[in-house]
Amino acid sequence: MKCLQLIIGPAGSGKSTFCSVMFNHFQSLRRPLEIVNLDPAAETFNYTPSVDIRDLISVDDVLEDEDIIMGPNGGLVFCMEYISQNMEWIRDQLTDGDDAYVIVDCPGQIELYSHLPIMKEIVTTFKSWDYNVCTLFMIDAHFVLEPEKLIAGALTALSSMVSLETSAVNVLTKMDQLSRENRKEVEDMLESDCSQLVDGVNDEPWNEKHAALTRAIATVLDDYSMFRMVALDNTDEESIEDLLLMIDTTIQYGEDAEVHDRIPEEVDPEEE
Ligand SMILES: Nc1nc2c(ncn2[C@@H]2O[C@H](COP(=O)(O)OP(=O)(O)OP(=O)(O)O)[C@@H](O)[C@H]2O)c(=O)[nH]1
Repeated sequence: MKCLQLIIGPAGSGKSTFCSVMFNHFQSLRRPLEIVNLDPAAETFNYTPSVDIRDLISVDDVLEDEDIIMGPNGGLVFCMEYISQNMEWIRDQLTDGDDAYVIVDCPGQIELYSHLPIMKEIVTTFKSWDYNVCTLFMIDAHFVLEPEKLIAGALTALSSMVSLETSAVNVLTKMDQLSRENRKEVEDMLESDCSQLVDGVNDEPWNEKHAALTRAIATVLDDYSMFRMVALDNTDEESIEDLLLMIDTTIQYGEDAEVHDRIPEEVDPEEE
């Protein structure tokens, strides 16, 4: 089965770091993996890509071109449109075998997923080559410690999910940076449902309608088992393996896949 992880999420959420963690993990298992850098504005990353889109087109190329007058955001959209029209360039560099496992490191600009058709077109092309696509939406774990931020992050992830129409897993990154107390909060959050979480939102009379809207959104998230959220500790091999298993299950069973939320036990340095 050909698998493809599409790594998306806001700037700085940990997409490239996640790809380098996967690169090292697959290497340690001697398991073949191809990583595609699909970000034409990428500066540096710590993995060796099998395909680097900057060899085809980069935002710098576009900004330096005197015939194209665009700012950085327009330049990125221009590049992504060019890529979506030249997908064969990517395919020519992939092994494209029956067991190919590909990870695609994407740009962070949310408009590419929420209301422009470009990423959907790119995904459709990968699907037409028989790749089973799972979108991984990276969310910085620091941003889900407050109900309002959780809802904001979830809505952004949801809009990408709805527009891309693939299996999806939302990954909480940077777990290793959280204090013990905050890790526990995230753990509780993953174990409870969203409606319970937003019970604490401010519902002073002046804010009553906003609180009601927040609760309604939380109910929607709870009602759709398609909305999966998992915490990943990059420093823990078991956590990485659990996520890979979840991705495989999600690809195979889609909406019916069982969710295995898991936060690795923190090791007490004194017990080591
Ligand atoms: N400690 C820790 N740092 C992380 C983790 N993930 C990302 N970071 C750090 O967060 C910063 C941003 O990470 P990136 O992987 O570059 O984020 P990105 O989403 O690829 O960012 P853009 O390319 O700008 O869209 C870097 O300084 C990373 O080292 C993590 O799991 N743990």
